[in-house]
Amino acid sequence: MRRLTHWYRAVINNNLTSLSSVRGYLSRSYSQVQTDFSSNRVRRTFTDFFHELYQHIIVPSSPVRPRGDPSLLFVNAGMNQFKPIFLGAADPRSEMATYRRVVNSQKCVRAGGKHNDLEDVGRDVYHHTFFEMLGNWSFGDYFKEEACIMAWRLLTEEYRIPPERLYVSYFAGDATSGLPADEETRHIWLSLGVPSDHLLPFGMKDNFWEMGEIGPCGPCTEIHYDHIGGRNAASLVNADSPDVVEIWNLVFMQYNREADHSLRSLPQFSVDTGMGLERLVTVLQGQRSNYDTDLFTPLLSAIQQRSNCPEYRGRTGEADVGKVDMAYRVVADHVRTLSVCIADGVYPGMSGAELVLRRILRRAVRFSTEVLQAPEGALASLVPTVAHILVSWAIMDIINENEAQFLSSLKQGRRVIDRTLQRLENNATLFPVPVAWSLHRNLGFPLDLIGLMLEEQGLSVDQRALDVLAIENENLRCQVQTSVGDTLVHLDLHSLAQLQSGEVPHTDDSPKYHYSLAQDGKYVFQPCHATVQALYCGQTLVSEVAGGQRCGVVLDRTCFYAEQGGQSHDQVGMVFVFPQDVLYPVEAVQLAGGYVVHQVTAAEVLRKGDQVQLYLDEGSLSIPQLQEIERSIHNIITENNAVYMEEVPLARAKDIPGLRTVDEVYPDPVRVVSVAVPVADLYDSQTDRWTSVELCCGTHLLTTGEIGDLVIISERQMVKGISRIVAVTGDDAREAREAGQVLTQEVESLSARLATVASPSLADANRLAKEVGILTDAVDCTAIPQWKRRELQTRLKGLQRTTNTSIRKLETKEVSQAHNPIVLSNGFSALSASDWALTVSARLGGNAGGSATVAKGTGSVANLTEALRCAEEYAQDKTQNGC
Ligand SMILES: Nc1ncnc2c1ncn2[C@@H]1O[C@H](COP(=O)(O)OP(=O)(O)OP(=O)(O)O)[C@@H](O)[C@H]1O
Repeated sequence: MRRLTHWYRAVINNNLTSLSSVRGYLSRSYSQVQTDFSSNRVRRTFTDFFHELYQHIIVPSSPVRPRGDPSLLFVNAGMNQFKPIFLGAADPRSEMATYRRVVNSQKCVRAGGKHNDLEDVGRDVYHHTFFEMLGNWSFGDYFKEEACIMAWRLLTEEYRIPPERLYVSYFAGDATSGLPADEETRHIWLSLGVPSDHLLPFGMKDNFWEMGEIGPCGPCTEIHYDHIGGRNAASLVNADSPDVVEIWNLVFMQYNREADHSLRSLPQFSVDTGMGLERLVTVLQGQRSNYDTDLFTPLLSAIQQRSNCPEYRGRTGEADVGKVDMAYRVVADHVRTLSVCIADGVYPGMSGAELVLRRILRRAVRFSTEVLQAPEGALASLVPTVAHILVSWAIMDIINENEAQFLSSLKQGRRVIDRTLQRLENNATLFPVPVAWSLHRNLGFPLDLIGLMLEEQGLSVDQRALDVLAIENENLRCQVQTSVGDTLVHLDLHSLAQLQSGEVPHTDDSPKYHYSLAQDGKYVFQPCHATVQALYCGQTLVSEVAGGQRCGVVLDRTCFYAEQGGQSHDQVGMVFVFPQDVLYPVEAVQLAGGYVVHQVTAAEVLRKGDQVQLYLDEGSLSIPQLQEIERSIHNIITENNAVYMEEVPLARAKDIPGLRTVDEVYPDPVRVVSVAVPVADLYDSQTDRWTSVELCCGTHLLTTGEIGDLVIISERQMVKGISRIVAVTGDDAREAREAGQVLTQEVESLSARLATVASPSLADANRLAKEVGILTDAVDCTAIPQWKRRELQTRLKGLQRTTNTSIRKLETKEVSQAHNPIVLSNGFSALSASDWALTVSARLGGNAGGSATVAKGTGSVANLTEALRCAEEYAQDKTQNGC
């Protein structure tokens, strides 16, 4: 992917050069920069520096959609993909487990969750929702001294940044946590020549990095750059000044934050650094704003050509009258984020990362059409400029479709705002909260966008009241969504080290492939016998767990598929059974450091050494049963029955036949709630009654018709024969139905595509498998009718198996071809694709890699004819002279 990124950036930059000459847009200093530090060269210099001088392995950027990390909406730092290493959870069979020194440029999105810079985007000139983070890592290899030396050498010698413009912060210590100041780092910087008045101590907030509530952490040291120079700017460090900006953060992981909040020394120390490419390019191209570098100027120019407003002038704050320049920045930033996210499989949608992307799209549409006066379609038309080689009509279609959907809401909302404004007093400064909330809730306006639109009119809205409404709304959502991710049992690195030192063998998960296709088209899975090797509560190894306790179970072998390789873990219906037939429904299956962890809530005491049998259970509610439940509830809604409520003496209430009670002390008199049948009629056991009657002091609807609609969105077997279902009603039910339809269409179009690719290449098969994985995630996580989810999951599982099988076959074929080179008709061996690509790319100043049969290369395509000629020459030479 990184190669692809280089390649498309190379193409973009070539286009820019021609654009600049035709339109005379770019200034002289830019062409000067092209020969000095183009963004491409800056990125390349970084990776080459660590790779060539310090033997770091170059690792490609991971996609912005995090896999297997429910704590993240988007990848927001270079370290995300290496988290398993920091947690000691890397699969020992994986390449990752061998990493000691690594360098990369990671695509990051900070627009939601813990890291959210959305508010700053457009207002300032150095925060983006999407940016690239350059980073180098040491996993138990070098530490503070080497990391500082490398960073200083790169900045001052390779990039030739004047040292006097740099300021360095270090950890000042924290008495409450019992942490001393990081004097070691201070001395290292002094020895490198950083003057003491450029070395600044800061506390926990700025200079102590933590992965989360628990996990690896440690002091950090940050490098800041003064854009002005010729002064001492120490007081502006960490002061939100656009003139003195943090460029690089070096984190030294030496502690682990334990569950009791104490700090424990890590078994091995690591280094994790991150430097924003956009900010570095700004420094190196002698600019003050990221938007004035070659990463943005062509995009701003493209925006101007499509809009009806003066060119971008880089103004901020009060000087930016009409917020035109801010709109330019927002649109440029957001279209980059949209393009990258969509290319990585995050589409605008209704929850989680998808919802964030939808919000970003809507902000961009609003600024593009209302402030920049650009026509409909302008936004998507910028995509080719963002990433020429990734031009995808699919991306443009999605943006266009979302834009069309939102434009009518935008117009409607604009009318609502205008009408409300007319009704407000002349000197009013507050916009009514209910109207703002209805814009958000009913027309899909992001709350921050409403704030911005009102700000332009000199008004504001009670943000706290809106936040309260949003939280209430979110809580409601959460209640109906079973969030497995929040409750997972994670193996931390201490637990893993403990397992390894206790010589518990890694889980044999080969039985996961023991399945066959029966004649009725259903998959048949073989049951698997296993022994409990280890048990976890939270992160603590225990020898037994009591009934009702949630725990992690490590077995010697398993037939359950753990989340990996683009496929999510097997879903509900996986069950452990004791010989005594006690069921342990498995809620999630995860892979950590070669161990498969089954998350279960123990039905009875479970002990290390217990024998269990595992099988994929088909015993939950069937799809027709789920549909039947929904149908009978719809009938009740349609009948619009009255709901009767009456207080009656407790003893009398107990005479009601079929009354539902729970194990609770009820007051006397007690409140009886009955649907459709008046309370007085309930005592008659002859009444043919089938509706609900219960003791309840809660508030209720007065008629069943007010429910409007109902969709069951999840269902879980609690014990054999009893399932718990969760449903949504009203508008949420309608949305769930719509989301179900959209996902069905996507699954259908994907299976149609799979069916049409007769003999896919390995790359095709991998891509399709990835798409199946992404779609599976969406089907698992989106609120849709549960029966539909089950249908789609079954179809996707079939698709996943098809793609996995073809990948396995193609890989085997590739390996055998690599060992038995094809013999050409002239008697010579076939060319190695990777050698061929390397030769051509080297001539074009790029790099290449791949296998004997498939390879990809990068390079500057200044002269495509020359590139083709070089490729042909090589081939001719090889076939004429033999390989
Ligand atoms: N939103 C962003 N846009 C562009 N670059 C960023 C952004 N956030 C961080 N960076 C870059 O990534 C580097 C490492 O990230 P880190 O999390 O340490 O930044 P940060 O402390 O959040 O930065 P800031 O305080 O300036 O927002 C920063 O030094 C900066 O160069």
